[in-house]
Amino acid sequence: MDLVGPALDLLARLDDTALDALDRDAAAALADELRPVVRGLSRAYYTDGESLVGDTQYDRLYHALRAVEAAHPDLVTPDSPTHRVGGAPLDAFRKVEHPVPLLSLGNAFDVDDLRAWVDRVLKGLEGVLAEGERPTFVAELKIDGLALALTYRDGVLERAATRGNGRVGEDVTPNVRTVRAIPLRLAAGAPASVEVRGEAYMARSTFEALNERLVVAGEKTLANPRNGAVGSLRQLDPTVTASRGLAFYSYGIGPVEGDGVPERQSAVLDWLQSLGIPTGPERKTFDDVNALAAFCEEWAHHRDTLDYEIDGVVVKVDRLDYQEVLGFRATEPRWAIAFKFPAREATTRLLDIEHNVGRTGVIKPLAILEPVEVGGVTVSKATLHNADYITSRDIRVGDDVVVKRAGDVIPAVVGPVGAEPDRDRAVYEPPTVCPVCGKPVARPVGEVDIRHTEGGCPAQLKRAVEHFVARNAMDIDGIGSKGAALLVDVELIEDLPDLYELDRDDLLALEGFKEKKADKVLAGLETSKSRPLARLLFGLGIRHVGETVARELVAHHASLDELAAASGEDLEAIDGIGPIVAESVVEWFEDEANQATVARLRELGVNTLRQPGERVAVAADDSAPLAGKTVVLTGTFPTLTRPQAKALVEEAGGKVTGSVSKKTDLVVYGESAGSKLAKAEELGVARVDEDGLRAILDGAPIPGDEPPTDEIEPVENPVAADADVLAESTSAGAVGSAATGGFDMEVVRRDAEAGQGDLFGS
Ligand SMILES: NC(=O)c1ccc[n+]([C@@H]2O[C@H](COP(=O)([O-])OP(=O)(O)OC[C@H]3O[C@@H](n4cnc5c(N)ncnc54)[C@H](O)[C@@H]3O)[C@@H](O)[C@H]2O)c1
Repeated sequence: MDLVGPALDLLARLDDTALDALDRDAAAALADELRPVVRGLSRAYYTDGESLVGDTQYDRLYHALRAVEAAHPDLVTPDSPTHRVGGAPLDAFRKVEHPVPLLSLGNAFDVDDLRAWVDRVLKGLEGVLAEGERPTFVAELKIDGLALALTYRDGVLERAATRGNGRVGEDVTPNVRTVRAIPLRLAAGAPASVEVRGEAYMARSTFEALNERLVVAGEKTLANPRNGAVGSLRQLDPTVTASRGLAFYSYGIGPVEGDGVPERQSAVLDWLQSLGIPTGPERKTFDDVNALAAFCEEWAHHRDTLDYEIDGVVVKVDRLDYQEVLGFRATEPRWAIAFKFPAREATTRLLDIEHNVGRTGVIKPLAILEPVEVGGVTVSKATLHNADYITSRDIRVGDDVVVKRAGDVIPAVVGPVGAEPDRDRAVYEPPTVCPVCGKPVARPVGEVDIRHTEGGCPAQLKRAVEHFVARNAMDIDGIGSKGAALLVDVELIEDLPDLYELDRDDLLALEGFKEKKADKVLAGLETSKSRPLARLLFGLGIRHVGETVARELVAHHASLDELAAASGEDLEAIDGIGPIVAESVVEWFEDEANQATVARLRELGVNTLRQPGERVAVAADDSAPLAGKTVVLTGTFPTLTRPQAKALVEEAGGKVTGSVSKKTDLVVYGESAGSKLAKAEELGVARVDEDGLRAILDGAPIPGDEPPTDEIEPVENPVAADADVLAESTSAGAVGSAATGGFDMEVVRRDAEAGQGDLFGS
């Protein structure tokens, strides 16, 4: 039965449905529609580890059913999925009855839900709490894997079972014995018998490596680490489980025989740890609700810093006797709640595959999607990476696909949802000509991308201009992607140096250009002529020459001419420059058209020399711009992804940490920067936005670190042009300007360049 179609259809309709206002007949009809869909999605999720829709999408359907049932209790059926936990155990495994059921958790989707839960806890403990007593809560990360119950008798692992439907699970002992993280024997001091509960999961790095192996072997890849964990544990052959490198962490205990069990959840975890069982490292106790809420929100933003997937924070009442007082409702304890993060995957329809031309002539496939909300952002376009990616996942136009948007990473299509091997939709055919200019394109041997075999594509030129004027390159204000496209379309620009021959009349003739803007562009062009050489080199858009490589090349070559004269061997002698980069640079300078470009730029007054004092130090030595500095990143940056920003800081000798304290030297903020920026202000820590960071990388001092003015020698200050950028960007309230509305296009565009610059990990 197709579940995804009806699920997406229901989701679209739920938008307009006020659930509590439905009359009984409408409610009954809706419940009849929702029930099989929720049941089917839940079966796929628990039994096969397969998410046919995103968690948020599932939660909306589930909660709609719950709301309908709450409004009309007579509609509740005994088999309603709202009254069940997990999925039925598979017949392939021996069934295990859990002596004490493994339950589900209630959800809090925001801080208000969390506070409401805390209020319910306080109410439930009325008469138990002493006068003025605040209960302590322990917050633990909610790792996304699958629940296991491990029974140790006399300290020896006797049995391992999955949660199953909560009451009956599957015996997976032979498989679990192969998981190194799970001890076969507990340390001294173990009680006569204890049931250890926890989550088996697959680390992100293990998952990525496994998928790479599966691609090489021509096998189906796994959708996500959770899918990897479920699939690996429920193998009939334990040697397969053994090869999968699963991990485990415990979050609690079931029945115990014997003494020594502590009286608090936090102490139970310490105790388990002392017995040799791994427990979650990031847990913390709180008696202040604001601090608890801040912890939950903090992790929602930091989940990408971990090597495992978390989908929330579980908050529990710390004292076990209080837990007992609070007890359970239906399928969940009253003493715990899961603060859920927005899901990062959603299912939607792939409407079309378009192709984007990048500045180096790469043609990237781009998914056009039925708009869908993923983690609070509407995504209508997503990257499909390259032809191999599409083919290996057999993604076809018309499929229902999973879209992933993780942290700062570009939205990507993960693959088609469900197994539909017989579908008759057309198989993807990579283009043989450029979709913009019609010139031939081909895939060079040994490369994954399709690219232009000859230059002269207007789309490529637009991207080249856009890249050249970008703030991390020549930083020419007022042009941007729209301006670049206009200038190419009206044929004012056929090559980069043409930019410097634009006059006021040319610009005024362009749509949207008034005098003020034209003058700004002309002033920006003039200023850009004296940019540091590394920026020009990066701006030229040579394949594989990202910002870092450009700085390294300039560190060893004092001018573009010197660089042009360098052989591949000379270049490879530079630390960090490999044969691919060296060959790309040599090839670029050998090309006559490029030589003409360089010559013209020089004639037009653009600096092609390394400037005295130009900050080119790449190795994180003491002279690196951020050597020894502790930097905190917060918010969304206009052009950099979080990993890119981190890489830049680290290359400049800085260390990136997660929270702001007096020891922090610099906070780099973007849009929607929250409490960290406020804290930095409070502590008087230096703050800059992305432009400010770039200025520092170019050699400007960290605000507050400036030497007294009389110590600055003009010659030693090569980035005078950036000083105003820095001043502007550090003024109060100047926050990055990337609008969320433009998000999907903007990030996709960045991806089109991915793999061509060092920052993107090529
Ligand atoms: N995408 C889909 O199609 C689909 C289908 C079904 C369920 N789901 C998702 O699953 C959720 C419900 O599933 P559930 O009942 O398995 O999980 P839950 O969200 O109710 O949480 C309970 C589980 O959390 C895990 N857990 C991780 N860390 C923990 C900790 N520190 N303390 C206690 N438990 C911890 C345990 O495995 C436990 O069994 C839904 O909210 C939904 O998002 C998705």
